[in-house]
Amino acid sequence: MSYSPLELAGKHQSVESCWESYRKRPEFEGFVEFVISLNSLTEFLQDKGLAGLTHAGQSLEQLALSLFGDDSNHPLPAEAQVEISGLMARLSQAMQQHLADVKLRQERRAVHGEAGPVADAPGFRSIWLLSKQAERWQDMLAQLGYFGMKASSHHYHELPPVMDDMPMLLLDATGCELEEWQHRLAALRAQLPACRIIGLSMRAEFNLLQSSLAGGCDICLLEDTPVDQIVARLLELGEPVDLEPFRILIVEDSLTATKLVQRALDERQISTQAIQDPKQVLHALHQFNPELILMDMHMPGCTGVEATRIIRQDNHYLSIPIVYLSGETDVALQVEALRLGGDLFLTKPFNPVFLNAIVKSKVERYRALRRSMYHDSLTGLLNHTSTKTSLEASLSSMLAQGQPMTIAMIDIDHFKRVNDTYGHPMGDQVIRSLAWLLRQRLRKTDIVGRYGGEEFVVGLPGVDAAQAQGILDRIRTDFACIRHPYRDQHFSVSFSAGAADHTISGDAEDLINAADEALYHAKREGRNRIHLARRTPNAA
Ligand SMILES: Nc1nc2c(ncn2[C@@H]2O[C@H](COP(=O)(O)OP(=O)(O)OP(=O)(O)O)[C@@H](O)[C@H]2O)c(=O)[nH]1
Repeated sequence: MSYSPLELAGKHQSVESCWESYRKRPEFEGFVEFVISLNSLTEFLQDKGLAGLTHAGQSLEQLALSLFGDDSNHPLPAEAQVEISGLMARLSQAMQQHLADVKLRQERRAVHGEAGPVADAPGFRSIWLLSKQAERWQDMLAQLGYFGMKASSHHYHELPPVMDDMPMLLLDATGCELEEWQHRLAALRAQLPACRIIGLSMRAEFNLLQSSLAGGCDICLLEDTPVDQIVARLLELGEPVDLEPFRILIVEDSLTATKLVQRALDERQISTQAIQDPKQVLHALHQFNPELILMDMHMPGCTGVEATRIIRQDNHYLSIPIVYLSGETDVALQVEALRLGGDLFLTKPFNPVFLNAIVKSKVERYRALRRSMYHDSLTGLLNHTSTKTSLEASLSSMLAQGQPMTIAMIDIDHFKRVNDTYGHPMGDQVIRSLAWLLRQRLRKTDIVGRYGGEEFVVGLPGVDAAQAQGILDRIRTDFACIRHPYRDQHFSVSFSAGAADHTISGDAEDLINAADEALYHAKREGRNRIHLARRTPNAA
């Protein structure tokens, strides 16, 4: 996950100038601009995982929204303006410090020959543990290392300079009195305003948790959380955020109303398409594949409710969220509209920040629903069917470009024994850990799917069998080193894999079968190894 510091500085600058403009001409219209720019900055900070800055932006946004009102509430009273200016100053200070840190890191990288215009936001490859009892966490740090994290332990007063990635900080509360803990948290928040801070080993005491969350802790993990659950949580936090822009279809006959909606959504870089004629809606759905529809109520030739009913006749569009955005205030009509297929009714004039929040939550839920259709629930990897579809598409694209491609089948060794000895839930945890490892180690463009039980399929576009062997072998070695905790002991597990590349066949199904055959050889040869499928001498 990366972003341009210039883009961040630009968004912050826009908030500052909107506020300055409002102070000079304190009218409602100007306040709306200020809130929209602030919302855009806050969402950007959140998307990029810049935790401390997000807190500062959100406090300011909450205050601004509580004062939003309408024409009659502006100019805001002097004390409200002073309060906003105070939070603006706090945000500016944190922002300046963060941008200075980014600049310093870029200079350091330039010295090391890695100069680039892009700053790394926390992809959480680096984890710093700050603990009075670091030796207690060695096992956890080692496990994180196997999953590709650079996990290290440091003293509070001797933090190293931030080099490549913005680290995630793990703050161990063991042996800290409340006052000392709050002091340390505040100092770290000030020193590293953008980092995510996770409290470790925290007592389940209301005051401690309340002051920690208010003081800048992003997540508090309680003292009885098992190490494997901590590791799982940290790996989840390190998952890349889905940054695909939302696609919204606007069905609205008035060009002015369309422009107002687009202006509110454009600030969030939401991709919109507008149609004036509701009769074009099926065509637009097919072409644009939106993730939410904003529907006007009264349009010539067809009402929004009629258009919605027509959309819902097609099974493909049964779950797409449809939000009415209309001046209609008749509650009976609103209820009717919801009964006939709509999800929500917003009345005009709308608050742009509220509209953004609705769009965001509805689209995220829609995406989660769609993810569950294509992904395996235990591991989050592609499921059997979508793995096959993705492999077929990737292989034909690689062959068309004259590029190699390898497909590998991976199977955990003696997995029945794991279930029988440690129980099914522990078996599930082992499956999950292999899924995480594969995702951490392979590229975004690689295909990783759970094919069944303890069997995985991997597609490596642009990679031939010999290269794939090297890649898979490194993953195999690390997987075998992971110590899975069970009660007060640990156990290890290995996997075997078979791989076949495009020279065997240009058909994905054939390659999967060849890889499966090679996997069978790997098992027969003693397991914990990679076997490559060979071309039969008389094959064309
Ligand atoms: N915990 C858990 N176990 C599963 C899941 N799916 C399948 N299994 C179990 O995985 C085991 C697979 O065992 P086998 O195919 O006999 O082979 P194996 O023990 O892995 O031995 P080799 O593959 O020959 O090394 C079976 O006991 C299944 O019940 C799952 O989702 N979770």
